[in-house]
Amino acid sequence: MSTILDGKAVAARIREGLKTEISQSGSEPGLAVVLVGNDPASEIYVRNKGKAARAVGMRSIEQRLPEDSRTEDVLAVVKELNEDPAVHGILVQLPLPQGVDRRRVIEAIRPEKDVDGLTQASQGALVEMTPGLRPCTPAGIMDLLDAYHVELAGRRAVVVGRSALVGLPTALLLLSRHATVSILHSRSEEPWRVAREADVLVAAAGRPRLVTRDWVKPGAVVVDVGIHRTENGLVGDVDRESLEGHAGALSPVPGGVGPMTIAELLKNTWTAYRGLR
Ligand SMILES: Nc1nc(=O)c2c([nH]1)NC[C@@H]1CN(c3ccc(C(=O)N[C@@H](CCC(=O)O)C(=O)O)cc3)C=[N+]21
Repeated sequence: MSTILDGKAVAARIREGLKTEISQSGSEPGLAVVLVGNDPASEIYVRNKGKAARAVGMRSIEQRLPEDSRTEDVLAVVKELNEDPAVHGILVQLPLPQGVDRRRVIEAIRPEKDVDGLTQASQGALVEMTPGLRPCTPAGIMDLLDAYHVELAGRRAVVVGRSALVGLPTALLLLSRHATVSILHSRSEEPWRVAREADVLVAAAGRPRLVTRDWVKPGAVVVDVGIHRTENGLVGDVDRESLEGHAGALSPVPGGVGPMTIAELLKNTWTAYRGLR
């Protein structure tokens, strides 16, 4: 049997801890989520983030803009939130509609409030390993591995996917923990040859069921970051049926990395509130 990396349970523990700390401090950190347009998946995520924030004693501020907003309209909202002392964290939900310049919008967020860890200042801090807010999904992957005491130093980690949002920062965090890290991507030839070397394999390619049994060394720890809606429900980037009993440990979809991402967003907001990083 493969161990299930139960992100839902680990995330619940993190949220419990935050709730206690926040209530004991008598403070009210504020998380602002900016949603531009009406992508139905984004609607659900934004609602869940607001709920999660309130459940730990944070104030949730939701700013909605129409689908046909211009970059300047979104920038104006971000600037207002930058100046608002009740707002400690700002998240601009991605993807943004066509016609809104994502890079300009993200760069407008004050790094001290960049709870998504997506500004160039935050990315630079990650590369330099200086204090800064780390991207939520990569941070969640690390906390999930730590919760199960997965050894990283000296071991071989392989990340499938090189996105600025997930793959690349995850590789950097693994590297900072002294893993030997490889990154696979859409142009990699015979990627399974490299993947099969992994003690820890992170699937963040954005391709349903890409990672099959022949990609995985027996006993390896496999983290599935993918989330795809199909007729048969949610599937990840991992073909979990073929890995069951073969992988040493496996994160489920749903109930794995997704809930960890939200827990890390709350952790980052609490860190931003306290102003120490
Ligand atoms: N600026 C920005 N930051 C993000 O962090 C960000 C974003 N934009 N855009 C979209 C992606 C996606 N994302 C998820 C967060 C939680 C779950 C999650 O909680 N999933 C649950 C429920 C799944 C379900 O039922 O839909 C689970 O996996 O168990 C999933 C996906 C954050 N994202």
